[in-house]
Amino acid sequence: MIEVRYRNSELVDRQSQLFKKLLDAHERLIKKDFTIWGSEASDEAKIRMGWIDLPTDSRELLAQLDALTAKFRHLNTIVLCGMGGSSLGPEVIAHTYGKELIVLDSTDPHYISHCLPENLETTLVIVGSKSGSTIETTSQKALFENLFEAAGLDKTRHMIIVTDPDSPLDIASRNSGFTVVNANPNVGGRFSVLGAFGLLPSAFLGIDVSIILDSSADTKEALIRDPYPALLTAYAIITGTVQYFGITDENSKMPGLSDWIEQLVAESTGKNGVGRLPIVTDKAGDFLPPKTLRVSFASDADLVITGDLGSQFFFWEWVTALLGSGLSIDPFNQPNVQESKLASGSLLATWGDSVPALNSVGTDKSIAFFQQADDVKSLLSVFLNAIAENGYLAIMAYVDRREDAQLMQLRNIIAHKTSKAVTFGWGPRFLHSTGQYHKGAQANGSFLQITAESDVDFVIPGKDFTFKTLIAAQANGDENAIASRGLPILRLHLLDRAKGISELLAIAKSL
Ligand SMILES: O=P(O)(O)OC[C@H]1O[C@H](O)[C@H](O)[C@@H](O)[C@@H]1O
Repeated sequence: MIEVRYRNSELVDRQSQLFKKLLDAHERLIKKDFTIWGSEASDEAKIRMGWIDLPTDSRELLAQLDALTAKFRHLNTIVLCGMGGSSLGPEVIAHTYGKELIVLDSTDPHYISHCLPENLETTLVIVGSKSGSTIETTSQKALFENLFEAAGLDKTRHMIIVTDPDSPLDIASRNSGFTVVNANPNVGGRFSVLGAFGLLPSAFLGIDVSIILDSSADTKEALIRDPYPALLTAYAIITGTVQYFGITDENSKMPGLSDWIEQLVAESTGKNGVGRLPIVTDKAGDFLPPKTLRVSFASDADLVITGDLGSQFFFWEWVTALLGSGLSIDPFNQPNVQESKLASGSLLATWGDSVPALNSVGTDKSIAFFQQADDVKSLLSVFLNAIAENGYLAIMAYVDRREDAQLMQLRNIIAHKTSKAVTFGWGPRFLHSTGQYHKGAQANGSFLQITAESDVDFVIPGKDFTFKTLIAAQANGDENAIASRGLPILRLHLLDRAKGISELLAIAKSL
């Protein structure tokens, strides 16, 4: 069950147009009225309302999950390949229940190398992709198919596919003899955690997913009886900030929930020049610009939302649908995610099988840069000083979120130095989360892109490029998409990852 405490609840005007609009959206949401978000949005909304019934509809999956986990019970190392909604949900479930799930949601060869279990004989790989055409996921699937074959193992006995019926992945996988579980096609990717995408990997970790479904169903019933907690949350996020809100997992015992919410809210609302950008911080007290609305699940904050994981999932999906109405945007599309995909696709077509020369303008110890400057410090200083008055900085790090994790310190350091909102994302993971927001919402972002050399690489079977080339094209493609909007972007390239990261942190501290 969910409880909401809002520090400024006395400011909530129940007679306001906004409050009435949210209440109206809530009542229509109960009836699955797909016209809530206007006529332009209704075609897509019509086929995206299935999430509302997942708390009960997904019970139908339970027998199938029992049968599958029994069939594959000899496999105890679980790898999940998937991006955005297809992996952020299962990842927070695994962390919350203290289970080990290897989440491959990157194309960085260093990160990939950590996701390849030593003992393939006892490994099960779950491939989750709603569309069945996401390049990261299809490439990861091809990599594992090849690895199982090379190890003399039957890949169809070590891999399970979750996808929409009739997606390219569904058709190809069934033709090759894989076990395929179809998801509900009337549920969008970021609203899918209570369906097969979230529940199947969790069931393989030995988690009793019926508990998650029960609490989400209870929360749905409670919201229907009393909409106030959801209305209050949506109202606070719309009126308590014009753009950013801080969010932290601290003390929640649900590590990764903020990342899941970041994707849900940023990708759903960040379009048409409006939106709300969740700034995920480690700790409730981490630096955010003064007066930023702070949200938490347990720590002291302006808006505290308590409740177990299943309740949080359903609650935030409901709130996001209300935010769409309150902000007058379509919460179910992601028009600008496609843009970066197309840009990287066309680079891959021209590059062939190798990354083009760096063409850097200069090098400062282990960091190469691409604009005229004496060194990285002066370049960074000028760049950060030029962040728009109420603007933000997005750090986009195309490196290894495990081995290079200390790079995340850059968020706090730069936030302190600049007093601006600073968000951190791992590439290409963030392209399926805040990536939509950066290109579609308020155009006041500045972008620090960090790429790196890689001394390992993996072939992508069936493609004429490798993962090293793919991640370079993704970074470059997104850089082009951002630059084409006239938004400031600074790229730094680490020639040596470990050294480059400590040099960069030291430079940021010295500013
Ligand atoms: O599950 P897939 O089709 O591979 O998509 C993965 C992700 O891609 C995009 O970013 C969508 O906007 C997300 O909602 C989705 O979760």
